[in-house]
Amino acid sequence: MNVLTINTGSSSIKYEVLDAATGDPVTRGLVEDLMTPEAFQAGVKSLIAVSQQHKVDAVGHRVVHGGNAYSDAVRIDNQVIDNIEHWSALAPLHNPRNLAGIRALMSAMPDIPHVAVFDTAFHATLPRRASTYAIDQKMAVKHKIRRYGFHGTSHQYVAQEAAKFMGRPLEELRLVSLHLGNGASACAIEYGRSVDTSMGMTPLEGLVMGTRSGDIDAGVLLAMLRDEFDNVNELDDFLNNCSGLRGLSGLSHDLREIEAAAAGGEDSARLAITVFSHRARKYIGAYTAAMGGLDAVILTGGIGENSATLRHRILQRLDFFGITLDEDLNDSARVSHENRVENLCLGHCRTPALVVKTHEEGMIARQTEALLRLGKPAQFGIPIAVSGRHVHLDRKTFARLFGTTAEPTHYKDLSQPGQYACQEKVDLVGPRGRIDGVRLLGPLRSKNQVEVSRTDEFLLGVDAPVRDSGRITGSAPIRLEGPEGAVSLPEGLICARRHIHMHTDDAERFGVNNKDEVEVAITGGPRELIFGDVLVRVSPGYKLEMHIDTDEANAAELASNTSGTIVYTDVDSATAELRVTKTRTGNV
Ligand SMILES: Nc1ncnc2c1ncn2[C@@H]1O[C@H](COP(=O)(O)OP(=O)(O)O)[C@@H](O)[C@H]1O
Ligand SMILES: CC(=O)OP(=O)(O)O
Ligand SMILES: [Mg+2]
Repeated sequence: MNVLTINTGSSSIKYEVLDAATGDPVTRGLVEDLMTPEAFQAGVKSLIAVSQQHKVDAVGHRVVHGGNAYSDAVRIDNQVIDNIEHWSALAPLHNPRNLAGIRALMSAMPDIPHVAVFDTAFHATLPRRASTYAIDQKMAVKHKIRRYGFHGTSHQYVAQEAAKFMGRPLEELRLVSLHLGNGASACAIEYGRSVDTSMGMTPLEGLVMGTRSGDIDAGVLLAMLRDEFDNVNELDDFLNNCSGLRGLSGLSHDLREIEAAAAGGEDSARLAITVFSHRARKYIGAYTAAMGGLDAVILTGGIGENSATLRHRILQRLDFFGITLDEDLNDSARVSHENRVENLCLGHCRTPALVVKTHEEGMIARQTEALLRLGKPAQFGIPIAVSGRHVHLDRKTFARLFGTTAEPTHYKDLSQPGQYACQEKVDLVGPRGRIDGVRLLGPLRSKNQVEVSRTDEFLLGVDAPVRDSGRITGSAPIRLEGPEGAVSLPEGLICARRHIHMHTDDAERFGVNNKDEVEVAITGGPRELIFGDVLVRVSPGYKLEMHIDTDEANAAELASNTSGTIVYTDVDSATAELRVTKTRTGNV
């Protein structure tokens, strides 16, 4: 499949046609210096011309702000377009251009699929301490004010390349990645996950950029609104278009011109360079402290990849972090599509500083192809289903509890295909107490199985083992009472082991097998938690879903459910992510 990818940044359009199966480029190009609307329109036109010269099966579009609507790649339809538009005010240099590109290419190529890949997706794993601003949280919720983070596709790609270069698993590394282009951001990547990043609710926060201020005292904005500007649009233009390298130098947003002016003795150009580098250095220190260590620093983006002067200013005198910059290696480093990584430190250096040529286009093509092939995004969270206490019965026991002519009555479908909750309920009676009104799940099975939580066991006065569904030999006894009779089961009471139902396609995407044990991290919610010992159950008849009981859900503050029915909760504020870190039990 040939995928055309379009990466519209704030100063350029980078495009490629790639064979997604091999990753080989068919063609690639760069349209630079697109700061004016006219130049941008001309850029889009030239892109359409390129697309007509090659066989293109799908288009992958970079979209900068996905807000909280999308944390994964998505096929573009009218609703997606509306959402991208909705977030445009928060990414004014990007989303409107991303949309213009989408509209132009969709009308030029209406018969092939178009996919959006969001800069925000990789940062969906930010812990709350990093994503939360210190303001009234009611206000934060009302206005969706939080750190979203951007350049995620680039940070993720360069982290993967750095790990490959170092010959170490990404899951063992603490990395600081500096994407220094016309937009610039830092990212703390701890064991493969983004745990902090310098861009915030918008791509305006953090490092000094071509035309954006980055970090600034919010009090300055208040003062300027009071004393200088008549309305918020003027302030918006000032911070997004007239600040950063352009504002500092008074010359240009383009580092090449600033470096030339600084070499010619221009003081404002020198100031722009020192403020830029000082800010970037500070973030290396901050993120090293936040992660409690550092295994490598990565520089990427137009500036990181090309400017030895800025790299020197950012990385010099960091020996106390184990980074000893080798000036010759720094001066001679050249990265390209053929030679993607260069080490700026000598081999024995404890913490390498790596220049990595970013490849957002390749990542976008991969995610586009995966979405279209598998029908779902390549990276995604796992929906969590919270199971309340319930019973499964065999036909004989059902007849004794509900009468010989009774049949289970359908109440509502459950999410696993073919499974349903019934109208019928039974009472559980233990040596210490009883729990009334526990729902029957259908269809009837060959064995009785009663699933309760640890809290329920205390109530009943029983000690049930944690078991996989179906393994009831030697489990605890329990008495069941129904409207037509009672049955004392000698065994069948279990505390269900947490597990994930996966369709075979999901297992392929996650790289796991039936009966593997994995960890699932629940992040982004009010009580983050990692569940270990999670059993993977794979079948073509399953739908992706993790099942936990009410005690476990409460521990992670997911949903409160004590009603005795099954409640299925799609985690929204929290995101569940699979971490395949446990020893595999193998496919037995
Ligand atoms: N050889 C070079 N030396 C110094 N800076 C460079 C060089 N090549 C590109 N740059 C800088 O890289 C920046 C653009 O980065 P890039 O990642 O292409 O931007 P975008 O954010 O539009 O994707 C500009 O500031 C440009 O001056
Ligand atoms: C998010 C952002 O600033 O992107 P770019 O650097 O491509 O302008
Ligand atoms: Mg860019």
